[in-house]
Amino acid sequence: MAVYTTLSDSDVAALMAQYDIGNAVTCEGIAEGVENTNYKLTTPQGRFILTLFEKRVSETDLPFFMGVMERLAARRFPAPMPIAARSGSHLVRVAGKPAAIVSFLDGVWPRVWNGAHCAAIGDALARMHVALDGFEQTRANRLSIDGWETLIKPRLSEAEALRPGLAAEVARDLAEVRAAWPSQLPRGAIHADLFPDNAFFVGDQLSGVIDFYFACTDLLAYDLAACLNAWCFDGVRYDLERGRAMIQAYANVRPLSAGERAALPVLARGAALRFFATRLTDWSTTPEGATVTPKDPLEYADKLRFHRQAQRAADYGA
Ligand SMILES: Nc1ncnc2c1ncn2[C@@H]1O[C@H](COP(=O)(O)OP(=O)(O)O)[C@@H](O)[C@H]1O
Ligand SMILES: N[C@@H](CCOP(=O)(O)O)C(=O)O
Repeated sequence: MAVYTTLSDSDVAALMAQYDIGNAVTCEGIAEGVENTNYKLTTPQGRFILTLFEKRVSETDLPFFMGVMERLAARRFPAPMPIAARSGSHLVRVAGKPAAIVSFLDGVWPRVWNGAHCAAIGDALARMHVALDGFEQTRANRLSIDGWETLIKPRLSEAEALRPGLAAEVARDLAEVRAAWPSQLPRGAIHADLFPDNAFFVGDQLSGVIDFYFACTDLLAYDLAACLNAWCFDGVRYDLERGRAMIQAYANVRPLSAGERAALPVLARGAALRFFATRLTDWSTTPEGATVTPKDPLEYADKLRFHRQAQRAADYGA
């Protein structure tokens, strides 16, 4: 459960007084999610999501996240629309935390998924990149190579305790990925965390993409590589059909250059390191009995095993 901050009735009343969307009829904590506190808010004007920013989110980055969502919603991409407070700002404070209210998106995230979902994600990711083309704000990706190293290196002994031999394998991954990391590929604003629990579907149609709180400026093909990791494995096995469906749907909207295709193996290995890094950190720092369940770092250790032996873009379905 991810409700790190409990709001009193007076907190909610003080919050709503800053907006023009009516009083709160209900304000219920949402169990899902791991990073921030989320409440489902109902007012006479409809349903909204109230997010209180916790943990890894830096307050100075919030205008970038709001700008990305605003731009996408304005371009009819199904992202949450930030709601402006009476002050004109999309950001307020509640219970001492920075907070925002965004529009509520219909749909549910798929608990099981297939090639059709992967194609829908490839298509949506490319449309998102196109809609964000020329977006003027930037935010460096703090969870790129230097960030993974900072998180993983002090925790190699914990990795070794999880699986003997893992410390040496991951140290080699870090070195090899750094040496081969491409720098000349197309860049722009990316989502950087488009996992199944951040994609809503109604039936087999994608109805919404949420959780832009890792969004940053980085290689567009890296965003695709993160999605290949998140959506295209069936357990420890990479599912070539799903990979092919996702990459083809992406390229139908935004064609991939030869350089982007060739870089997919190292980008996918790097993306796996990125999620291994935060999971390993959360695994060792989440207190026993906490209300949030940390995600398993070994799932990403298994994915790294695939990436180590993959040689070519064709191994990913490109
Ligand atoms: N705009 C939205 N519309 C509908 N539900 C949302 C929206 N944003 C978040 N949620 C709900 O809150 C949950 C957690 O959101 P998420 O952004 O993934 O949290 P966290 O950043 O803490 O991981 C989602 O699984 C979903 O149920
Ligand atoms: N997608 C990440 C964890 C981030 O959680 P989210 O709830 O903010 O999507 C992972 O799976 O490690």
